[in-house]
Amino acid sequence: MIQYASGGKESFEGKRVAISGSGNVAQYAALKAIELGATIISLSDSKGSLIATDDKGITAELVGIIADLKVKRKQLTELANSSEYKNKFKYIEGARPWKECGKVDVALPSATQNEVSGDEAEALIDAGAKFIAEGSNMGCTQEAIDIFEKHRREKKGEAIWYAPEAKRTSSFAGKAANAGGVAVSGLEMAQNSARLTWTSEEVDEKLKGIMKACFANGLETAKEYVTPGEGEFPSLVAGSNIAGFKKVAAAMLDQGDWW
Ligand SMILES: NC(=O)C1=CN([C@@H]2O[C@H](COP(=O)(O)OP(=O)(O)OC[C@H]3O[C@@H](n4cnc5c(N)ncnc54)[C@H](OP(=O)(O)O)[C@@H]3O)[C@@H](O)[C@H]2O)C=CC1
Ligand SMILES: O=C(O)CCC(=O)C(=O)O
Repeated sequence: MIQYASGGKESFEGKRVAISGSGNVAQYAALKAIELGATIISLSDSKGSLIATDDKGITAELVGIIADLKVKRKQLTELANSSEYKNKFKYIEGARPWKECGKVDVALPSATQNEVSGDEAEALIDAGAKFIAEGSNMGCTQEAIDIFEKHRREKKGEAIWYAPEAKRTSSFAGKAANAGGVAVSGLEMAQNSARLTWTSEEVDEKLKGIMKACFANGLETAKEYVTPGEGEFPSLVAGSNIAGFKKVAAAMLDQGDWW
């Protein structure tokens, strides 16, 4: 998505990435973004948000410490109150990160449903966010989606890119963001059925292929069905929904489940 929107000039390298949540999805989103060269500027939980105050951001080591906390069902407040960490981050009780994280390039809602409101969508745009990709299921409210889509139509090549999560139409691997988890479940099922064992590197490589195909499918379907205005990015919301619908309809037809 970043490469396509920037004509191949940009990647995650050097991007400031705001993430909500600190569970499974948020932790692995953070580790992957760090691996790709990004700086993580926030994580959160149901009690509040941890905001990085230096250029290093939330490191892989800290994500590991948070993972240990979460296994013990502890809150980020433990970290925020510890003598070792309390001066390294800003902890904001009861807040989600979107209005608190300062300049941001990429936002990855990864906690729970309806976790980006219309106001927060505006705040993300004002803070410079160009890419929003949902890890959580139905992370953005309809008001937020409408704001991102309006921005896409009005700002054309300068617009924000919003990639919806995968299951808004219960599709498998047909949509632009979030499909990674269910795709890896598919890879696990394939290994089990064929009595195969792939290394994590092999799984990651296969996953990359699936995610690229998934993005290309949403993008090409958007171009095919919804003619964008002059200079406008195609709508990944429309493309992904239509591609998802087509995939499910084709599977039903193949199974004779059609009336
Ligand atoms: N993309 C994918 O492949 C997958 C997506 N998902 C979806 O992603 C989301 C997160 O899943 P996962 O990481 O597995 O879940 P976890 O339970 O591991 O983590 C959820 C995180 O979100 C926080 N949270 C939960 N409810 C709220 C709330 N109301 N307000 C603020 N923070 C909240 C939790 O805080 P606390 O620690 O305080 O409880 C926790 O940090 C869900 O929507 C899930 O359905 C899940 C699996 C795969
Ligand atoms: O584990 C999976 O198959 C995907 C899970 C998922 O995306 C979810 O629980 O929302």
